[in-house]
This record gives sequence, C-alpha cells and structure tokens, in this order.
Amino acid sequence: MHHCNAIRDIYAREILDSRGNPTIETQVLLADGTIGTASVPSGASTGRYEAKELRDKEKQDRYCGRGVERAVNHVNDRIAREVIGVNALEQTELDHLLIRLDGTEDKSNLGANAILSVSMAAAKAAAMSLNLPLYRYLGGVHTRRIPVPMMNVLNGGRHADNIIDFQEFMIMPAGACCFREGLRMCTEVYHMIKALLKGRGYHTGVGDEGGFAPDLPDTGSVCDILMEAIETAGYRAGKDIVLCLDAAASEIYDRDFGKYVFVGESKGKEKKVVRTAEELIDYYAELIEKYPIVSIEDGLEEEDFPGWELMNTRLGLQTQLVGDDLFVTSTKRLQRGIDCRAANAVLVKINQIGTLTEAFDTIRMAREYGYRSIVSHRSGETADTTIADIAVAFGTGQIKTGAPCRSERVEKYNRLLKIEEELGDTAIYKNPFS
Ligand SMILES: O=C(O)[C@@H](CO)OP(=O)(O)O
Ligand SMILES: [Mg+2]
Repeated sequence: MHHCNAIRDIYAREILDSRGNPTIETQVLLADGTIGTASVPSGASTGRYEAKELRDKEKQDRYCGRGVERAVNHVNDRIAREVIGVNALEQTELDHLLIRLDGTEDKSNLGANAILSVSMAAAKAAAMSLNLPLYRYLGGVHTRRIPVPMMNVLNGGRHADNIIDFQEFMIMPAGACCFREGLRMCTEVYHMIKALLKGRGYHTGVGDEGGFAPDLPDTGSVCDILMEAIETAGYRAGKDIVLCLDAAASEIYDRDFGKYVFVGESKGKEKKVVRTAEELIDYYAELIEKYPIVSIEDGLEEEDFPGWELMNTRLGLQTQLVGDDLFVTSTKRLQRGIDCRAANAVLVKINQIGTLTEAFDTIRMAREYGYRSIVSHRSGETADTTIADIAVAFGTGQIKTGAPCRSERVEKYNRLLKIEEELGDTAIYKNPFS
C-alpha cells in the first residue's frame, strides 16, 4: 500500500473525440505524485465481436442514453474502490483485476472504454514514475524498431459520405530509409492527390481519418489517382511507395442476400454490382495484378472463416491479409483464424479488446504463429499517442494511423518522429515486406 508506485487516486472525466462524440479520459495518480493521463478512441465500422464500450450514440450503446457518463462513473466509483492501492507496475495483475471486476465476456458491465482508460493511464503513470518513455517501459531495452506508416489518404465506406465502397486506401513508404523520410514522402503524395483531385473538379473534403473523400466511381479509379500522385510526386509506385486497402467488407455484406453489394460502383449502371466471396477474391486478384497492393484488410466479412481460408490460399503468399473485424484483437478469434489458416496478419486496436495486457497477448500470439501485427487507431480518435509507443515497444513494423492533416492523427506521427529522434542511430526502420 505504501509502495511509491501504488495507485493513490484515480479520476475520470468526459471529453470529446475527433468526431465530436463524448469519450472518456482518465488520470491515475501514484503514491509518488506521478500522474498518468489517457483517453480512449472509438470506431464507426466496429466489429460484431468487439468488447463493448459504453457510448452515447444509440447504435453503439445497447443501453442507450448517457453511456460515457456511466463509464466515467464506473471509473470514479467501482473501479477506483478496487484499484486504489494496486501497484501500477503490475500491469498484468491490474488488467486481470479489471477484467474480473467487470465479470462479463465483452466488458459490457463496466464498459471497455472505462476499463481501457484505467489500463492505459496506469501504464503511463508507471512509465513516468520510472522516468522512462512509454515505449521503453513497455518494450524494454531492445526497443528500436519504428513502424512503417500505412497512411490513409482516401476515404470511403462508413468513414465518408461519398460513393466509394471500400473504406480505406492507404500508401506505405516501404522503400524509405527512415520514418522521417517515409512520413515526408507520404505527405508529399497526400498533397499531390489533393492537387490532382482539384484539377479534375472533384471536391477535396476529407473523411473521418483525414483521407480525401471524392466521388470516384470505383476502386480502379481510386488506385489510378494514387498511382499518378505517387509518380508525379517523384516516387516509384511499387518500390518507394506501395498501396494497402481496408475493404471493411462486413459493411458492404448483405447477410440475407449472401453477397457483397457495391452501391457506389452501381451508380449509373443498369444492374446492381454485387459479388460473392469468390468473385470478390477474383476482384482482389485483378487489383493486385494491376496495382502494387501489398496488403488487404477485412477483404471478406467477419463471420466467413471458410471464405477467408480460400482468400488466404489464393492471395496469402504474395499479399498481407489483415483481420480487423475478423479478429477484433482477441486471442480467441485469432486462434480460430490461425487454426483454419484464415489470414496472415492481425490489426491491433486496444479498444477492441479493452486492456493493454490482452492486446499484448494478441501481438504475442500473432508473432508465435508467424502472423504480422499492425497497431491501429480508430476512426474516432483523441490526442492520446499510446498506440505509437505500443508499435515501437513491440516492434510490430507497421502502424495505421490516418492522414497527415487531422491533429488527432498527426499527434501519432509526431510522436513517432520524436521517438526516432530519441533512438538516434539505434533506430531501425525497414520494409516489413522484404
Ligand atoms: O476499420 C478500421 O480499420 C478502423 C480504423 O481505420 O475504422 P473504425 O475505427 O471505424 O473501426
Ligand atoms: Mg479495418
């Protein structure tokens, strides 16, 4: 109890996220006076099997009403009573205590957002009290690898009000020499995309993650613009910069119909464009043939493990196939995918599972089975930069954190710039696909 790293007090409040929705921020005070502060993001295209946050928005909050307020009260009341006195350095114990206290499979009792805010704030306080940067505290002395950004530059799906069916089009500076250089390259391409869109009369408003959201008719025309922007900016597409997709296929899947419906692509056509899982895999194969696409996330919907297996057999050797809604950062779901060879990579979103310890377990399991991990933001974000430190701490080699023009995303990039500077000559940056 009198240990200097013991939690002395804890306090949560309601703040706003980048979509203007309430979210939770929690502060943990240690006996030595250190304060750790953390805030929690929120998704729009959430996976069915994600841990449940207590949110205000009705569609995400099965209790309806003031969800975040209840999450805040849970931290200040029930959680505070239990965690005061716990040693903040014992992250695993603390997280397991929170899981037990909640008592449900999906954290719907206290709220995954309430629980995660405490988990994160305690880790930050512990690092600070040891005078260590967070990545060093979480990763130890061997921590040296800076992730390559998967930068979202064009938005569609649930993240924008345009007609593009797939959710995210990303560029990745795989051929850069260091993070700073890679970030600069991507930013130049981002600006070039804007110029090209403008020149062709498309609007240049952006989606939730800062990627442009023009009404381009289909995936091919989006990829064409990206290719042109890369080349015009002076880079070699496929060498210096490669492409990645997040199809977020669960969002376009019609369960009753058993097919994927491409509403945007159907515009102006007589017949609706629909694809079965097999046809969608063929479509990906065509796209990969034509464009330097190295990674496809949520290529199929979250229930279709057999479909994923087929996709992995067809495309998995040359393409990174990332499970986001499919795995929801859960070791249980990931194990199922591993058993049936469903994919070869996992997206890691700490709020999908609700504690740091469980997210770390998922990264560890992925590594054991030769899966890659990509640490990721949510479409509703805050200024919190914990995910940048996690990516470095675990040397995942890849991070997905949006466009370079919305502060809540830029915060993460700027944090990585700072970490790379701190690591100096010891920093490692390398193409995750070579
Ligand atoms: O699908 C995704 O990968 C994420 C983040 O880009 O979106 P959301 O947070 O809306 O789930
Ligand atoms: Mg996704």
